[in-house]
Amino acid sequence: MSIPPHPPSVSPSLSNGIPLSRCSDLILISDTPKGRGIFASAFIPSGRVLETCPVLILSVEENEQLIRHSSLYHYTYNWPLPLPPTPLNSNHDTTRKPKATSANTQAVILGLGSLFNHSRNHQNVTWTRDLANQTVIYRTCRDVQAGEELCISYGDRLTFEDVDVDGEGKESEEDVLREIDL
Ligand SMILES: C[S@@+](CC[C@H](N)C(=O)[O-])C[C@H]1O[C@@H](n2cnc3c(N)ncnc32)[C@H](O)[C@@H]1O
Repeated sequence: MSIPPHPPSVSPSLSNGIPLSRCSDLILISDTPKGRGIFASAFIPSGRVLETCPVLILSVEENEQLIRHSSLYHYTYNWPLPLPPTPLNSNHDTTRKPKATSANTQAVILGLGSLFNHSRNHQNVTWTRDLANQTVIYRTCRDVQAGEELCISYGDRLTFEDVDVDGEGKESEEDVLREIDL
């Protein structure tokens, strides 16, 4: 049997791949007052990408009928519903961003994105949705020292008692659809 002189050719689909990134200076701490949390194991400068997270977009129906009644409910973000196929937007052009509409569904954030806890006053991480690539990108919004927890802001409508603010601003879980939205 002859050995091929070159490795197998690379799949052409790789050129359409979505670059992923994870900062290596992150550690998971399991027993914080907020449950598990992500902390900096070294100094991380402002603007550093912490992770690019693929998302799992839920249908409105499965969110209402299933996810809303499960633990996953606490790990979802608002996500704009994609436009229904029309002659104008059904050409599968992935470079075109779906337009945000007033209708939202929820998306489960995969990877570390789901593990950033909330801090109202000490937020050091911001995030942006990439609708076309169906990812969320997390970045530091200020310099972070080794040992600091990395936190985003979930906004004002929380479904849990914020351990940082002694219950200030807490609303009933039944009254509020959980909304992580800036
Ligand atoms: C997206 S998860 C974050 C990861 C979570 N700590 C874990 O162990 O999986 C959101 C949950 O974390 C907890 N949490 C996040 N921020 C908090 C805070 N400031 N105070 C109290 N609990 C918080 C709440 O239980 C909330 O429902």
